[in-house]
Amino acid sequence: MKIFTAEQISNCDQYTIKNEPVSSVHLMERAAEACVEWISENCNHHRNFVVFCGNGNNGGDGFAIARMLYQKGFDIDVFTNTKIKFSTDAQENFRHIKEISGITIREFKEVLNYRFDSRTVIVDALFGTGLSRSLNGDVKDLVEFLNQKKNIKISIDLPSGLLADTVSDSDSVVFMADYTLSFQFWKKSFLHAETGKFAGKVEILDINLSEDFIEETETGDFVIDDEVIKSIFKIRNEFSHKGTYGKAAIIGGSYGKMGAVVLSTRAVLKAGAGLTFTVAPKCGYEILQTSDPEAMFIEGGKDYIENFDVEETAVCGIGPGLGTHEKTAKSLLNFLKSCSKPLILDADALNIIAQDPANLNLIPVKSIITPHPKEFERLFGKTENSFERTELAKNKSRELHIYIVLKDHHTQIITPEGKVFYNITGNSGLAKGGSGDILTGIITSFLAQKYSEHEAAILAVWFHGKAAEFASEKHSKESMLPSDVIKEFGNVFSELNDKVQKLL
Ligand SMILES: NC(=O)C1=CN([C@@H]2O[C@H](COP(=O)(O)OP(=O)(O)OC[C@H]3O[C@@H](n4cnc5c(N)ncnc54)[C@H](O)[C@@H]3O)[C@@H](O)[C@H]2O)[C@@H](O)CC1
Ligand SMILES: [K+]
Repeated sequence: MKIFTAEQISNCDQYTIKNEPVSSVHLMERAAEACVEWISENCNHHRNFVVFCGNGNNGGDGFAIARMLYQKGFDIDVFTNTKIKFSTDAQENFRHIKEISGITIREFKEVLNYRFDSRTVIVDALFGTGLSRSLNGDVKDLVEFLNQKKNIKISIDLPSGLLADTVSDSDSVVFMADYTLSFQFWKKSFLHAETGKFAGKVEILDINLSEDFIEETETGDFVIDDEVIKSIFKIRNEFSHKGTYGKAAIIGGSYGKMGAVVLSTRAVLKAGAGLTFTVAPKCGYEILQTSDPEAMFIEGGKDYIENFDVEETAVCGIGPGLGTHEKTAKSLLNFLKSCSKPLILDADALNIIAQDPANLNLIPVKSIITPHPKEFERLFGKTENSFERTELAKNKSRELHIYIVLKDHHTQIITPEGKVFYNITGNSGLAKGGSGDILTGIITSFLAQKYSEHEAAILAVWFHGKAAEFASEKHSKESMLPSDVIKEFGNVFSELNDKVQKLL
């Protein structure tokens, strides 16, 4: 799914209005209907809603939602500011709601005397994509006041105070939503840590904006949705042999960090590679042969790796548990100098490279590197916030012609063309040592199976998150282990096969 800026979204609204054609107030009706349908389906314990409406079209949505919820039998109160001029469509919906005697309309300042029942849901329709600056004055006080309430909070389109495309000043006040019902598109600010925390759980509601506009309008930012995944995943060919699915090698491990290669190798195996090797120090021989008997062991040193050479045709994932021993570092850098095929570089491989900025140029083009924010910082330097980090990653991907998998809650895959793909699978159960080793294994496995670098990185990140979702259902986010995530790979493949299977 394409991610558009607030300006592009507004253009998309206007294009839809002109070309569908549909009146703008009717489009607002459609948006409100989508919200009301979601609320009716999902809200089983609450009958009272208090809706806060601004003066623009987001407020117009709020008035329409209030009216429709009332017609469905919910108890509704509305707060607004009648002293400021409404937009045309908000005015029209304000007029409708005034005619309903069962809905009381109050001024914002009356909120201080309002009795919030614990079962009342607060709906925020103050500002949406039209917000151009931080909240101030009365509306800022109102949002601060509402944020202190323990009630469930739903934002319409965007939490008020949040900008769609960028980070606000750190002292800005933003409505703290439990749920955000957003129209048609993911907004970039939902996907970054500093801003996404205000949106709670995001639901994207289809309001049938123009497909032609969406198709024709260029963007560099995407969300990895089902369509992206379906276009990448290939069903396993029945007329195949182990050679069809490639050779993969995990290179890593050192004394005390052998678990990382065990997990990484197991992930390669369970993600479907044809032949799997592990290059690890001798001290890991028994551990690896016992834990992952399907993989072949290649001795790369005694207590740490000194030799990175594996079969020419194997796809190499380097770094899990590798350590940064001086001799390991030296031989990794020598290996990089002589290597021209794309590699997957993670963890200590990145820490070794980060020791000297000149090493960055040794990374073979089209390689996939998988830094977490700290590793990214060591490699490329500090940034003010995660939006700037993504921009820096775009520059570096272009400059070095590599793929950067920037690991985060919404991991981003940044391509050498400067495109950014945001992942929306996964959960905080992955915030544990070992999760990254698994991801390296999956990417290595998919690349060995002849997915392109672009495809392997996107599919693997999505796949890893999906497996984590299955694992957390069984074990909880707290208790699930990276090895539980690997055990769910089979379920993820079943889901993938179901998605692309031609049904009779
Ligand atoms: N026809 C359309 O264009 C549709 C728009 N929709 C809704 O319309 C919203 C966008 O509406 P608008 O463009 O009217 O904008 P908003 O309703 O987000 O409000 C912006 C209004 O507030 C003012 N403003 C901006 N920042 C402010 C601040 N910090 N303090 C005080 N006032 C401020 C602006 O001058 C403008 O009048 C979307 O988020 C969505 O909810 C939906 O109804 C779908 C269809
Ligand atoms: K809002």
